Amino acid sequence: MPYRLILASASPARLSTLRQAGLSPEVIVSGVDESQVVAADAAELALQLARLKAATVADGLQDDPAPTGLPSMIIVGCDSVLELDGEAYGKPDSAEIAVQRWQAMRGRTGVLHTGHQVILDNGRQLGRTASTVVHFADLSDAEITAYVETGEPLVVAGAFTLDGLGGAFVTGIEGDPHNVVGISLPLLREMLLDLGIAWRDLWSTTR
Ligand SMILES: Nc1nc2c(ncn2[C@@H]2O[C@H](COP(=O)(O)OP(=O)(O)OP(=O)(O)O)[C@@H](O)[C@H]2O)c(=O)[nH]1
Repeated sequence: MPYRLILASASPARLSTLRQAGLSPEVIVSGVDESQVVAADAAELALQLARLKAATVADGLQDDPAPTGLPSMIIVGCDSVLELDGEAYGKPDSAEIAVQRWQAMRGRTGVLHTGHQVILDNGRQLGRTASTVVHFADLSDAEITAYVETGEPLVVAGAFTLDGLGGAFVTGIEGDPHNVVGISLPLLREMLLDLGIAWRDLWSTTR
């Protein structure tokens, strides 16, 4: 059953993660103002933002519901935040803030939460958050300065990457690694299964 899979995200890491897993998503960026959303905790914030992104893209498509009730289109929205000391952190707003974040993170442990919202064109939808514990190396001030100067911390949630320059600064994780990069493949598989869609049916036939 060929599905139209839409990734409601500008994240290059989410797109490459899905492609490496054999999927061929279209990208439609939601462009939502993330500052408008507040939530009780970091995990809920990530989920609410994922929901807003997926719903915004779904509204823009406004396709008629699948007449047979069987879905033909799958929209996936995600949002990632780092929880540290009970606070939720997205992308740092400046290099100075990125330095402050790392001075607080180094040698400590945070939780990277990624909210996932899946909306089908037959009206069904599911939202869940995956959380991965992340242990950070005890960076020196010079390392923090050098890392922030690369610019990488400024464009990623939590001011770090697992699969980029930041990889040297993550000493370990507990949970799904892809969730840290921005989209949890095992969680997405489970959500689609619960929505009646088999993961293998999303593998691109043009592999
Ligand atoms: N490559 C990589 N990217 C990461 C990592 N951690 C977080 N990110 C990225 O940081 C960004 C988090 O910001 P979000 O607001 O969730 O997503 P975005 O990139 O702004 O894109 P939208 O979904 O359109 O809002 C995403 O692009 C994540 O893929 C990581 O370990 N590796």
